[in-house]
Amino acid sequence: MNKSKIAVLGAGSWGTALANVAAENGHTVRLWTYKADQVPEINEQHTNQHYLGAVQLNANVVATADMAAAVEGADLVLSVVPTKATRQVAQQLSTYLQTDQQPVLVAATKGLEPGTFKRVSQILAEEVPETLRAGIGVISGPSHAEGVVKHDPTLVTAVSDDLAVAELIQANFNNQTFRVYSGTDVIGTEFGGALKNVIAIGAGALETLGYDANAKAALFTRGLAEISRLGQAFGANPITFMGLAGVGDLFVTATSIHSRNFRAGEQLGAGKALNEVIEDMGMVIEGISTTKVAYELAQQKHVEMPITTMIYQVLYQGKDIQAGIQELMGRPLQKEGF
Ligand SMILES: NC(=O)c1ccc[n+]([C@@H]2O[C@H](COP(=O)([O-])OP(=O)(O)OC[C@H]3O[C@@H](n4cnc5c(N)ncnc54)[C@H](O)[C@@H]3O)[C@@H](O)[C@H]2O)c1
Ligand SMILES: O=P(O)(O)OC[C@H](O)CO
Repeated sequence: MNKSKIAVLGAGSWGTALANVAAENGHTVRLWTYKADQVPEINEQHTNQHYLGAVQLNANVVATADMAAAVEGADLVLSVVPTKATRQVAQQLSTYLQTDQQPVLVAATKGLEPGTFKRVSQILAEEVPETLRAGIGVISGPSHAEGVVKHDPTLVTAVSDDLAVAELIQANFNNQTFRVYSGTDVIGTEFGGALKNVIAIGAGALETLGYDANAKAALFTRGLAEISRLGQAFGANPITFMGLAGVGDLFVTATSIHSRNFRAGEQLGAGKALNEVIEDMGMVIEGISTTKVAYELAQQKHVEMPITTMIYQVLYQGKDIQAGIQELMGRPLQKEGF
């Protein structure tokens, strides 16, 4: 395929891993960071120690703290900063894009914006010039940065309202160890990616509390039912939750020690205070704010989400986890619904 100019905004774990995939595919890559002190390390040592340890990055990953330089002439711009920073970064991006520039914009962040309840691609659409709105896509699926940079076989999905946009993202990022599917269910893909983080926090807590596979299977299955129900209330295709952005990403996030959400849950299960968990992680734990958004959305849409509600009460109202589990187990009997 033709080689592209790709700008990646956000040089944390995931932005760096995606920049590395793009560089390995022969594209010209600019990795923007708002922390200027990361630039010499990435450009001279070809590492990003804080986020990815000693892994050697492709030498064609070029970091810069200058967003204008990063996005100049870019064919694709990926947004990979935390959800809470996305709006501000998209506003900055809008000031730097040339008026005749028509890059495809890709949301690689998984979360829902506190207060507005917006999905990440919606935030981008609201903040960038109207002419770019038709060219917005999402990349999601089970893909820890740590596995991607060491070339573990990884499958993700690229989606957009316009299949041609999804296919363009697919063609640019696909390679022998990073296989990209395409689709058009943006709502389902973004709800799946955001809400699995909530369930992963619960899975981490179960791990610490010594629960076995029965409890984890129960959490995954009924958690996925909640994710699907809320997504469908916003127009998602339920089949999406059976795919990479649904059960696939739930599985990886709720079972892997690489997951920040799972690790946060483990620490909460051990009795660590939420503010200490956040402080010590040093990386974004999206599920914490997403839990609150999901809880509020469930109330607003009258969607039954007992597990999410319990995790919300643990995180924000000091509920005891064991008491929460007992409450869930004692709920009125019902048919198995999805
Ligand atoms: N880490 C993964 O394996 C992975 C995989 C798939 C998706 N994601 C998603 O990607 C997103 C980013 O995750 P991550 O793991 O790379 O996070 P991270 O904490 O490793 O990195 C976030 C990056 O954003 C930067 N940043 C923070 N606040 C900023 C601001 N106000 N302005 C500009 N930059 C800011 C940080 O400096 C850092 O470079 C999250 O939504 C996460 O769910 C992560
Ligand atoms: O490390 P986490 O918990 O933010 O999860 C990262 C990705 O979403 C896994 O696909």
